[in-house]
Amino acid sequence: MAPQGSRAELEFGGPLGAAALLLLLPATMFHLLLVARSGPARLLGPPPYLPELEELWSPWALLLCLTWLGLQAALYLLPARKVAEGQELKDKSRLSYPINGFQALVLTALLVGLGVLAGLPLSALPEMLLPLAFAATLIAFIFSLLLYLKALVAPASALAPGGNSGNPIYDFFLGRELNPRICSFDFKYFCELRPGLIGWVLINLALLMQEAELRGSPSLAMWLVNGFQLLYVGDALWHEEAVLTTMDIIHDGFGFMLAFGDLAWVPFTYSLQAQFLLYHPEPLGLPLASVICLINAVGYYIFRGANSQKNAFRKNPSDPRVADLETISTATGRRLLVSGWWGMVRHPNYLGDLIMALAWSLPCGVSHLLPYFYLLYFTALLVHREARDEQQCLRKYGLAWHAYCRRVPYRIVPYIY
Ligand SMILES: NC(=O)C1=CN([C@@H]2O[C@H](COP(=O)(O)OP(=O)(O)OC[C@H]3O[C@@H](n4cnc5c(N)ncnc54)[C@H](OP(=O)(O)O)[C@@H]3O)[C@@H](O)[C@H]2O)C=CC1
Ligand SMILES: CC(C)CCC[C@@H](C)[C@H]1CC=C2C3=C(CC[C@@]21C)[C@@]1(C)CC[C@H](O)C[C@@H]1CC3
Repeated sequence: MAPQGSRAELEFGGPLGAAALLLLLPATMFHLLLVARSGPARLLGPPPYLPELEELWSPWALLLCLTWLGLQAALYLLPARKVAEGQELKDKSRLSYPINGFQALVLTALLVGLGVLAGLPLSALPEMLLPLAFAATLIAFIFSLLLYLKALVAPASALAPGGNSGNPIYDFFLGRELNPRICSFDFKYFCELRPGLIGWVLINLALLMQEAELRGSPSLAMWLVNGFQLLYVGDALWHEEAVLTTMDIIHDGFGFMLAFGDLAWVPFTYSLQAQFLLYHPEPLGLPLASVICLINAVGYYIFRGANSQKNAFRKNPSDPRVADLETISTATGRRLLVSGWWGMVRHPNYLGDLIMALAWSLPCGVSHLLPYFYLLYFTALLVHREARDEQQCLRKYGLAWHAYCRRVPYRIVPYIY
């Protein structure tokens, strides 16, 4: 079969960039895990030591990861309060997706709560982070390989616009098939929102419990980090349907980048602040804690306001919440908002997300750069994502997109960028 989209522009630095990222992403994750538990906690220094294979490999960790995936898959298959339709595909069909992510979060919390009451040693989890991250990375590699093989027999109409260059490393990294499924089980949609995001808050909780065991009670800084990130994950699952319009679902294939990102990178690096706090307690007074809460609230207000405004508008432009907003027409028949949040900058939701990222790091103090890794990485990710989205919008909307850019000149931060 001729590779689809072989003339499409290569992203992420082409095959060389993809090969480098294949090694760099897992290496960075292990570096962060090792540095977070070391005394100096120096983000930019060498790792404190190179772990032996025995410290990384544990069949129990692999079993635990597989059990976790099995549990989340079972919760995904439970009856959903709603079944949503995805965007129209190349062959004009639409796929169905269960909307039961929040239900999965609540049921997981209940099961974990019962488990803890019955003696499940959740606070032992932080000691297992290295072998768990290793097992998750292994699963992501094998899973991506299976997805790559599955795409070899998929019809051309099922392939993603990128990720089909013909170069095996590049295609393995980006992912060839757009919506790999077995029957109605959608692997990309499942991975994007369930095991990694819920795993992230579970790891945070285990770190909080271990801190309580070590120091008598969890610190205020640990409470804040847990609370803010639980709000973020709860919000994502509550508004699960919105993920169906993201470029990950509509445009990107499912390959190593998303499989590793969803299954390993999110739970083990997004929990970095809580990991840091366990090994580097940070005293935090109420006045500073209140300021940090305010920063998170402002970030969340912008993030949620912007996302909800766009979602409401895309669902029904005459919705009374958005009907008064100014718009411009495009040749596709879809309109673009040019007032409200989307008239302030072209990605107000990214701005809110970045403000929240700052609030998640501040409880860890300012003596180390390590807890700010998420903010730095996330800024790079969103700047790159914004550029990718811009290219896609330019292709979709042409002249109308230029008009929008003239009307709203700043991308993420008003008057700065
Ligand atoms: N924590 C994390 O690691 C990550 C978090 N995120 C968050 O996920 C959320 C979703 O992000 P993402 O998928 O990147 O992108 P967006 O939700 O910003 O969606 C971009 C799309 O919105 C539509 N759009 C753009 N401008 C307008 C306008 N003026 N009026 C109406 N529609 C417009 C276009 O699609 P169309 O016109 O086709 O509708 C465009 O392609 C964000 O809040 C982001 O911060 C994202 C990545 C990683
Ligand atoms: C490993 C690489 C560096 C890149 C990995 C990227 C992924 C971690 C992210 C790609 C898009 C994501 C989205 C979210 C989480 C991170 C990933 C999977 C959200 C689910 C986070 C919560 C938001 O409310 C919605 C996001 C959609 C995109």
